[in-house]
Amino acid sequence: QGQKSSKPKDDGITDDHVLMTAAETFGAGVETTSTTLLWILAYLLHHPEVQERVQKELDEHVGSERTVTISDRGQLPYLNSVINEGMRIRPVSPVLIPHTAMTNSSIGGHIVSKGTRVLVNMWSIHHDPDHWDTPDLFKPERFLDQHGQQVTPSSFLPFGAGPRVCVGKSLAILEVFLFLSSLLQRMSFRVPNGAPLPNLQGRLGVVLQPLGIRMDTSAKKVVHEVREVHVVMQHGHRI
Ligand code: HEM
Repeated sequence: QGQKSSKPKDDGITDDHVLMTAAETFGAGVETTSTTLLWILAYLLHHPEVQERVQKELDEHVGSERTVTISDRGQLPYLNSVINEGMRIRPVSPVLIPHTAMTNSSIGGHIVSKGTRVLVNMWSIHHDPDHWDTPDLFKPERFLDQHGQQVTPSSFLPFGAGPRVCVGKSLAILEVFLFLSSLLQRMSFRVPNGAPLPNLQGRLGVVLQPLGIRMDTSAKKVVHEVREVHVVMQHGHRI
């Protein structure tokens, strides 16, 4: 901080660089990952049959005696497809970080001169009917081939692409996988009696967030007692 921080050390890196890099990592890494999870849970409340199929896959390949690990990912194609479909249908960054053309270039026949500010519309890429069948429907199986193996269409770009692709991509994929699989291994989620299904329209702030989710969770494997947890999520705040 202060005067000392702006003085470069031998390698040219100042304390400000270190501070801002740490702050950016948290800023870009926390809200994105947690909101992605919220969207997936919102869609699972709308599609209990999808939740059951994920739990069946987890039961078959992991069971309930041990925790899910990263090495289980390859055995859980349907779960991975649910994550992908959640990120496709509700990308937390529907418009990517602004970029600037470094050279004179063109996109789809349109001239883009050096210095032009370019905004990539990820929402439209993820909802383009030329690339996605019924793009407004939540269909995890679109990420599976006829043998149940995972496929990744080229127009699926939740982390952007190219030199400025999300630097946290690999970490984020593992985080969402571990959180979602661990939750669904132990718990089921449903809308509380009489409560409405979550609104799927969302609100665009720093990221695209669900408007509010009311859900009940219950232990999936009931051994001695049913422990119910009532969770209300409003505008990203968990109560
Ligand atoms: C599901 C979670 C996440 C999603 C959907 C996501 C998505 C994105 C997107 C779309 C971009 C912009 C790419 C572009 O403009 O071309 C981006 C950039 C970035 N992300 Fe993520 N991100 C996630 C998690 C994370 C995590 C966990 C971290 C760090 C630990 C992180 C750090 C960053 C940084 C630093 C940038 C700027 C990269 C640059 O401009 O070179 N993100 N992310």
